[in-house]
Amino acid sequence: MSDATFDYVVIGGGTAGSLLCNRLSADPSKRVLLIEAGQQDNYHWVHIPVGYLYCIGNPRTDWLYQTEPSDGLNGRRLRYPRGKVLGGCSSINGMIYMRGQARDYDQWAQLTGDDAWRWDACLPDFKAHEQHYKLDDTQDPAFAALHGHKNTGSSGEWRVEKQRLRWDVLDAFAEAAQQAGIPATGDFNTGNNEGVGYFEVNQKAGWRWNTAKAFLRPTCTQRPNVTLWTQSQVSRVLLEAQADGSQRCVGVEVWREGRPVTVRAEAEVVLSAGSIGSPQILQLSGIGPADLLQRHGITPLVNLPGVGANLQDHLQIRAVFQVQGVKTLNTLANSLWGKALIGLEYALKRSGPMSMAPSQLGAFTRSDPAQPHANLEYHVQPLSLEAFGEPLHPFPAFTASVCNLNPSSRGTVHIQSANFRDAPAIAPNYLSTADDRQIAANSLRLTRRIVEQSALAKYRPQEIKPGVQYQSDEDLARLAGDIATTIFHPVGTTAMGRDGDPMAVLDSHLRVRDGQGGHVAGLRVVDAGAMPTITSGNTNSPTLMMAEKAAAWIRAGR
Ligand SMILES: Cc1cc2nc3c(=O)[nH]c(=O)nc-3n(C[C@H](O)[C@H](O)[C@H](O)COP(=O)(O)OP(=O)(O)OC[C@H]3O[C@@H](n4cnc5c(N)ncnc54)[C@H](O)[C@@H]3O)c2cc1C
Repeated sequence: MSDATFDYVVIGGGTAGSLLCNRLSADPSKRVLLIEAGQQDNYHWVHIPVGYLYCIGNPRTDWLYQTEPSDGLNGRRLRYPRGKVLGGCSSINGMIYMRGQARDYDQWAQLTGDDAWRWDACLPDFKAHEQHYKLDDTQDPAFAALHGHKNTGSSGEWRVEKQRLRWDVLDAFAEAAQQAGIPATGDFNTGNNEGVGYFEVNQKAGWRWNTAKAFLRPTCTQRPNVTLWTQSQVSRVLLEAQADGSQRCVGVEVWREGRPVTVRAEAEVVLSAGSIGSPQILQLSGIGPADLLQRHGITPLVNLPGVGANLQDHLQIRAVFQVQGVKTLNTLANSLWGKALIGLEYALKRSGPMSMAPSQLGAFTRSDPAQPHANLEYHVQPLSLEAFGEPLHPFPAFTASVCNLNPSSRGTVHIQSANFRDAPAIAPNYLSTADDRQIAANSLRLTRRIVEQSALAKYRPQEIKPGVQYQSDEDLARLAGDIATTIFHPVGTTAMGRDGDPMAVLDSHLRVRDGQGGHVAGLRVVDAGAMPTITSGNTNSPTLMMAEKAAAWIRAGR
């Protein structure tokens, strides 16, 4: 017996789930239920940009996961934040707007055998919801063609703005990067993001712009056909064997106010619980690697070895440089006077460090000239600390964090018990390939080369981490393991792929495969986990693009 019936049930009110709820409920004849485990996003630190510092590691907004110890990180575990709040990770993330590189999507088309994933076919889905500040007053036809909403301006829901502050030390880094051969760029979102410049951000007038504001309020909340359940955790999806032996997903079991409730979905269940939550729910439901499920006493209904495999993430290697004669956040935020000024600037102008995305300056470049594409991303910050959650250093410094955009290391997300309340084991296996270790060493060398340029000389940068005494490839790769951490981009754990690929969890329309050449009717996964390979950049807006595409397929029943 079910407690309620809907047409669509969307699990997870995060990045993908918020957009899907909006698009699926645009048809007033369809009843849509959106289920979110976290609370509403009515928490001040979600909205003040610098609040990510207080949302990460906070049970109000974070699932508080940790990774398994990683050999590549010299045995360290990492905190692994995931948004547990309406808006999901878009409520706690770094707000950087980044599409990635055209070749990422062309590769997806190749891996899935479906041209719908080519860059030129994805561009309309990026544009469908983008609202770019550069198109507010002017109509630059070339820019509008790349960024405009259906080429008639920029009227989507996903606001993209210029940052509201700059720093001398970051301007000097940008100039040094150019002296080291990285060209300046004013737009990272053309399909080729090689270059250095300030990132654009998902903010509106100095406030964070998360997907709950963009896609749920006010549109969805005013639609009578939308039901939103927060603080409700899905424990499993429900499968029913059909007369022909195939499986159909007919609903979900969800825990509300301490008791299980069964909900029926007449059309589809869409899993958008993210790259950790979605494989966990599939495994708990009997969909995943048969041996893993059996180990935890779960009857395998669909043997899909790829569920929870193929975990990819960007590992940021955080080199720190002490500087002299220039302002950084360390010195400002470490004095009472400085803190007061910061507060005042935000209160009066919605600018200054409280409006700050964690990383302001970005660069995309190659770890060595033989690389065919930009394979590194820099996030440069006018601050430094020992680790996230710890205080800023007491001396002026900047951090030049660099990550390998296309790592070959692969990890896993596996349940540790049949209890849905137990966190899964997250093992990213960072730096587990020779290639990734070599790129780590080369990227630290490149960081040094940029910092040695004359544009930064006036601030006398001095390498604090990893330390100039380390020079060999082996030392640098090992030290990278000491100073690196996640940049929060797990993807790939429910990857789409071609027919016949035994590790493909989804077909190219994101329908869950049945392990026998068909698919489980009524069940898709639409979130960052569906990416077969990680994009060459930050992963939030690519996830929205995927959700935009999937919504059209779901509505068309394709
Ligand atoms: C700290 C941080 C910084 C980042 N910075 C950036 C950045 O600057 N730019 C960028 O592009 N990307 C960034 N990212 C990555 C980006 O935000 C994510 O890739 C993207 O939000 C993933 O979207 P999603 O829909 O897959 O998952 P999520 O947004 O994580 O949504 C999943 C939702 O499902 C809910 N859920 C999970 N399990 C259940 C369950 N069992 N029942 C009910 N609900 C459930 C979760 O609570 C969550 O709300 C960052 C991420 C983090 C964490």
